[in-house]
Amino acid sequence: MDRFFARFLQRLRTDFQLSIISLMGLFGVLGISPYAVYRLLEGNYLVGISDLVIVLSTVAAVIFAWVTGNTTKAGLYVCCVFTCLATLIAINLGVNGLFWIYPLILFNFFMVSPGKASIATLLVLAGLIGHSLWQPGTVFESYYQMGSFLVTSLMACILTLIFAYRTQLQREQLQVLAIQDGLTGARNRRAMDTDLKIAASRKRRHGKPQALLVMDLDHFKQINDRFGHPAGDQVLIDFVRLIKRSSRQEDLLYRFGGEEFLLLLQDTELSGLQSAAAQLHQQVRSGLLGPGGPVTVSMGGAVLQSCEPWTSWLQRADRCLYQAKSTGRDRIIIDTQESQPQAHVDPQSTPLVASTDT
Ligand SMILES: Nc1nc2c(ncn2[C@@H]2O[C@H](COP(=O)(O)OP(=O)(O)OP(=O)(O)O)[C@@H](O)[C@H]2O)c(=O)[nH]1
Repeated sequence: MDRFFARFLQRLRTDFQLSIISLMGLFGVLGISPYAVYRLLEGNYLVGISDLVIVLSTVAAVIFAWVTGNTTKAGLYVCCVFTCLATLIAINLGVNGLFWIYPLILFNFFMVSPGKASIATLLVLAGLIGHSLWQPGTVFESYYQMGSFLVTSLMACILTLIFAYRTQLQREQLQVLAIQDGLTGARNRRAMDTDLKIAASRKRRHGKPQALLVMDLDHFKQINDRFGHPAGDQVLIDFVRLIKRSSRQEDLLYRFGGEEFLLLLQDTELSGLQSAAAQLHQQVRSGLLGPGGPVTVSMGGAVLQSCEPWTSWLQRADRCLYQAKSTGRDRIIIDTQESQPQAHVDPQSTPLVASTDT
């Protein structure tokens, strides 16, 4: 029970959209249910049933979001239902129903993207104004009241739109910062762990070959010691730029230590890894120039075995890198064990090493 509750809280904490939908669901049920009952008792069945549909739709959307994790669809659904029914209620109730349009405007900006929420608001306003022009006196008591409502609701919409755009932009920036290395722009250690786990699961589920290359700049400390930290930083930046330029667009580059990098090559077999490594190694040799001359790199690579945990895959590549370093640097060593379906992999086994002295 405790674990269930802890997971429940964890999901609420980490999934912003889910927590908003749940909160709105709670407000919807507590805030609108009494009105549904009141309207039904009063005999206003159109409004009563509309309120009831709103409450039931909210509950359904919250359950859908929790079960499937698809908060986008759930949000879009409640946005459509609320927008249509709130307009219908406002047309039926007149001024008393208009009060609900303001929270609806805010609500939609929480549920869907700022663009969609603006469209929903404009549709509500068009519906209400159109209806009151068609049948004067039904929604608004006077043109003055209609004008005031139009201006204030548009102001609420524009201000919320600005706020929503700012928040969305900041959230996107934070998401990038959370997975990016500040100096080089490569992905960071946290992203690497997540992506390697996903790569291992892609291999297990779909049999897609996965390869990785661990790279470590040679004698990097000397650059720092002789030319200073900023010069070392520049070499790291240049290295990342060069690797990104020379690898495929779908390959993902991570910085996971001071001068240690990892390239994840998805859908890549051993032969692909070998040729990519040889090409990148050559590019670094000819294209990476530090303040004291050319900078070289040592590389270790491995292809993911069937059913192998990602940690052991990384360890095998790391062992190859260690061998490349200890046998003289500026070289590539790739574990040539081919992936064998259902083969049991002993993480302690010594890799079959193919040294590609370039
Ligand atoms: N400029 C700079 N240096 C860094 C950064 N992070 C780590 N370092 C330095 O990287 C150096 C790594 O040194 P070592 O681990 O001895 O590696 P190395 O000198 O390249 O030697 P080998 O790897 O054995 O060839 C250390 O001097 C760290 O201070 C960074 O962000 N910027």
